Amino acid sequence: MRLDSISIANFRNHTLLEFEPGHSITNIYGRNGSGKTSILEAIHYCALTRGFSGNNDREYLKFGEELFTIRSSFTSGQGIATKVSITYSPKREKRILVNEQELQTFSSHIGTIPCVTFTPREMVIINGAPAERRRFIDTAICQYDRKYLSDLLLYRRILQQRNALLSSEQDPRVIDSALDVLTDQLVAIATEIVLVRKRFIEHFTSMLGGVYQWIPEGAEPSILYQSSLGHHENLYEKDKIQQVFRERFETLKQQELQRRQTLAGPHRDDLQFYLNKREIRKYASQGQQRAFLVAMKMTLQGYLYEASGEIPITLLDDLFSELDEVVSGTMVETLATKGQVIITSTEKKKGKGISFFSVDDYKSSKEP
Ligand SMILES: Nc1ncnc2c1ncn2[C@@H]1O[C@H](COP(=O)(O)OP(=O)(O)OP(=O)(O)O)[C@@H](O)[C@H]1O
Repeated sequence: MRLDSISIANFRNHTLLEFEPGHSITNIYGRNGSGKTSILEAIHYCALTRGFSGNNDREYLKFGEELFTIRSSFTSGQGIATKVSITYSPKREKRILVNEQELQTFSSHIGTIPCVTFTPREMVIINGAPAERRRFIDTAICQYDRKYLSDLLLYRRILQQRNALLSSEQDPRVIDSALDVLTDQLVAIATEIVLVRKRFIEHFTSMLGGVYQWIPEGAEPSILYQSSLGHHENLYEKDKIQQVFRERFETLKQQELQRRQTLAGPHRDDLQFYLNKREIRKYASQGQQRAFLVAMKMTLQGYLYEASGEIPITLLDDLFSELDEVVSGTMVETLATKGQVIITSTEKKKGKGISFFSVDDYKSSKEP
């Protein structure tokens, strides 16, 4: 997939900006706060219907303005053009048009434009809360598996209903029978989600081992899917997973009624990352943790290509200031042989075949 052009208006600090990246590496450079990350955020919006920092739409609207717009065109590996147009105003909320057709559900667009980001703030995937790792795995799978995305949405709905029931003040007998029904529904969908995640991690980890070889360490990476089912890592049969889930909910029933929330399921699962069988969060250096994240993202690029047949667009936000030259140099070379890479930095990057875009020059050329 390739971004041909993007035009953004009233988006973060940009009043109006037009950007046409090259086909391989493009370096967006400019001073701190000039709006480099904002351009990547806008591209991410077009691919995944939201920015990558997890902010609300409203926070992307330029201060004092009423509406932001993003218009972009992409070309797939097979030459098919996709135009994405997004508008947001607090009054009318967000609207997304793909090839002039308004999307009824934003989720239907996920996967059309595969995209992988590398940003320093994503270190939280390694050392932050479990929700960050769940977000990583879910965003990855949703980009090539539509059923998984709809299962996730359905799971969230059932979970909300189940939590509402657990907190309700109804007659305990009414709660009890309704709980059985919701638990059955939850178990069925939770099993699907856990299975897809486990299969993803299994294949992803084997690919990660290959990618990891260029990191000058010779270390062996591994990832463990830590399920709230307990020690059943090697369980892959649907019936057995369902059975373990049911038993778990049976055991947890009194606790769930007391705490008024669902205490098992994929919404509580986590990933553990290891280097040479030692948990990264506890034992690896900052540099090793960063290199691990980079290797994971590079693996994801290859994984999404394999799964979707489309090379993802890669967005690198100022990562190099924090990586040593061997890792960052190899990474850009490797990624650029595979597709379009857009990198931000404060200094103009050195290297062959790079296209450049200076945010500062662009802005001063547009000022009256
Ligand atoms: N809603 C908004 N309206 C106007 N300006 C905003 C809004 N949100 C953020 N900004 C400002 O936009 C500017 C650009 O931010 P951005 O993160 O894109 O810069 P950057 O060039 O990537 O900076 P750095 O090199 O420091 O990472 C910042 O000064 C930020 O404070």
